[in-house]
Amino acid sequence: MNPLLEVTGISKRFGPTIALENVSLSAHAGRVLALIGENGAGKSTLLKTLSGAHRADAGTMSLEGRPYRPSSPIDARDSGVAIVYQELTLAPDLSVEDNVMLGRTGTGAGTLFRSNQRAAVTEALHRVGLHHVSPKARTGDQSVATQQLIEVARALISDAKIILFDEPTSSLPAADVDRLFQIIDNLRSRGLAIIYISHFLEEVRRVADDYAVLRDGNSVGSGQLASITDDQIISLMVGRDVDDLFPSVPHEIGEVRLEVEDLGAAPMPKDVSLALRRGEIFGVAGLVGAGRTELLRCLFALEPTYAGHVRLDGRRLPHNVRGRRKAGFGLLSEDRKNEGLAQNLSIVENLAMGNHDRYTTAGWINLKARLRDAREWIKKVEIKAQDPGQSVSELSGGNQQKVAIARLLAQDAEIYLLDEPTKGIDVGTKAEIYRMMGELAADGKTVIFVSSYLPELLAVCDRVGVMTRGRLAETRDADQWDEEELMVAALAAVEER
Ligand SMILES: Nc1ncnc2c1ncn2[C@@H]1O[C@H](COP(=O)(O)OP(=O)(O)OP(=O)(O)O)[C@@H](O)[C@H]1O
Repeated sequence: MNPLLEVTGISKRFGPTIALENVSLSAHAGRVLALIGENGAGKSTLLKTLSGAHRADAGTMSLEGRPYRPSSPIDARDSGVAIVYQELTLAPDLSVEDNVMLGRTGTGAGTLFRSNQRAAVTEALHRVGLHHVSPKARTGDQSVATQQLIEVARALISDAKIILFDEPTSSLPAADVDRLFQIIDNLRSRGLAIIYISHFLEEVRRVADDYAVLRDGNSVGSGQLASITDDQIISLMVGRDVDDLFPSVPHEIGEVRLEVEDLGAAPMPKDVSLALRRGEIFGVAGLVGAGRTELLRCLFALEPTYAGHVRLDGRRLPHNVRGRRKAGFGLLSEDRKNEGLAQNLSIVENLAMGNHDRYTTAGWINLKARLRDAREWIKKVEIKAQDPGQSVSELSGGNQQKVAIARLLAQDAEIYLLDEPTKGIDVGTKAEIYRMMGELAADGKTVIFVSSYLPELLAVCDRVGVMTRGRLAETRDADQWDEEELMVAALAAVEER
């Protein structure tokens, strides 16, 4: 069968960075193609080129056998190629209907008459399972998952033949991930082609038929998923065998260091008590909205609490961020775009932030030391960048996350509060982060590890607790849980409602 979309020899540079080099791939009607690769391999750049946000420097594309060279995202959409980003691009204050119709109100063959518009929007919403969402509702009031499906509805109303998904599940609760997969199954059975970026091989196996692997901007392999093993995919991505996806570093658990007593904040957490030990990695599972992020933010004193105390080594800590920092608390925020990193500053400047004392003597900044340390971190966590002076905004999503992690590790804390540290990170680097967490524990640090990816919680943590509706419902040693039990525990209180 002829491919619906064919890409041949595409190259794209950003200044000195070669993001794509001679990349070829094809997408077929009625099939889902998974686009796989390490952080910075060029996946998003390729999707942006297909969707008209970037212009390729070289190479050709064809859609249904005809030359395809979109001049803008709207042009691409008019040709039948739509993209759904991980970060939502809808206008929150507009109605659902206005967002679905965005960019389609001009004149031309695809224009819908106003009178037909409502019916068409309603039909598109139904096709993505949003029967309960009114076209007149305010978009910003909808959940992240619903907004993502509104983006899919927007693609459908413009008669998309191909929908591109850039890591669509990274901000979704598990139940919504399932729903998204069903919608994708449905789109495939209606003959659309889907291209899907994911860092989760389990997801790729569930949702995709074919794969294409990029490494350092080059196509290094493609074919049907049924004919390749996970290990083979990983070696294609990384360029070598990765023996252990969950490396564990032996660490000894010592005396109680962090004590949390009946911590309460509005609306959450509620009555959380904890005693964590030196050298312990404590995992926190739970659904999105269960209060895990709020717990970490209260422990770091970023949010006001109405009850409870936090003690470190028996000493009660004041409830303010400075005090927590001074006591040795370090937080990796889940929201790295708004809270984690200064997007327009360089990697060096971001890494030095929070460590000013180390580089300042009598008001002078030791630029040499700053640069030397930055180089070391870039190497250690394998940040893919042109040089340490490059602006963080120019890095791929996963590499930005690595800068945020390196900055926290550089702070040399005692209590590490990590909120989804591996979100958007490729499998090889995930393994490296698990190893570093193990090393922190071996060094006597205490780590709280919030994650929605259960395999990593079970493999890396000493104990895992489950949060439901703001409460820490149940805690067990990690080897006393399996994934299903964790899911059941996370869902239990929700079903009680
Ligand atoms: N606007 C830009 N300016 C400069 N360099 C860029 C820009 N956009 C991307 N790059 C570079 O192009 C390369 C590929 O980035 P891209 O975002 O496509 O990677 P990716 O495979 O999607 O990574 P991730 O899994 O981390 O999202 C990276 O080296 C990145 O730093």
